[in-house]
Amino acid sequence: MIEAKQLRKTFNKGKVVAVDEVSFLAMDGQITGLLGPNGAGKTTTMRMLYTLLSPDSGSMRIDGIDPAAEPLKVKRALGVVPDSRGLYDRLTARENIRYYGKLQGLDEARIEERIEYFARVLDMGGFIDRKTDGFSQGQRVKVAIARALIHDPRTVLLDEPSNGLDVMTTRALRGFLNELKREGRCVVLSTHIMQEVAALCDRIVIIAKGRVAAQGTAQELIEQSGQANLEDAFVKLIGSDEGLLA
Ligand SMILES: Nc1ncnc2c1ncn2[C@@H]1O[C@H](COP(=O)(O)OP(=O)(O)OP(=O)(O)O)[C@@H](O)[C@H]1O
Repeated sequence: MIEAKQLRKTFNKGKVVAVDEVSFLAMDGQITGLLGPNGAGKTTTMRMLYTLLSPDSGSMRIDGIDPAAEPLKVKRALGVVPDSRGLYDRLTARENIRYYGKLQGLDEARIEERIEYFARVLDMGGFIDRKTDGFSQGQRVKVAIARALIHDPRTVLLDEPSNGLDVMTTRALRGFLNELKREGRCVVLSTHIMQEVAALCDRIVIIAKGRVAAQGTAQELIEQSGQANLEDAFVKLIGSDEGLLA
């Protein structure tokens, strides 16, 4: 479970307020979506959760652990698929994943077992032993996911996971995220695509201009906004449709 309380992050000596008093809960066994237009503060929020950035103020707990106090413990509890997929291009997909397994302290037998698992469920058999230089977006995302989840973390953060993916790969990714949910994991993803949250997310946290504009289930958001459907609810709640429509 993730608890974020009044997180705030500014840049450029306080001139850019990227995240302003953001609070939300993301539960185990659910997919929570951070939805907002470009520049809303989603990536900055995610980066604070996975300890790449420290908040100016506010607090968070991941399975009760404070990342500021115990960053290494949090890193072990989390699987992170960041916005830049950053693979080592001179290594094969398998070697990229194996390297992360070693960083997580897994033994070789366990690493190979996990790689075989991901090659099967993410359909990577055709390219697992190819160098990642020249990989398509979809292939890169699959390697990034396998790498992030090699140590079987309970909480999974994905920043814009379906960016650049075609329809078939997006569908496969959704199936995989639903499987993580069924296993009882806490899955949090950020996106600016409302169809994505409508199809996948149990709870939606709408972020606009660094603040939480609304949060709840799709049905609750529709009721809060007094609109007839989710799309109109989003537009009403953030006060604009700029950057939101895919
Ligand atoms: N390192 C930084 N230095 C200065 N400004 C930053 C930095 N990182 C983020 N920002 C600013 O903070 C705001 C929020 O950015 P962020 O990347 O969190 O948004 P986002 O919701 O993830 O957007 P997108 O959908 O475009 O990725 C933006 O105005 C951005 O320019």
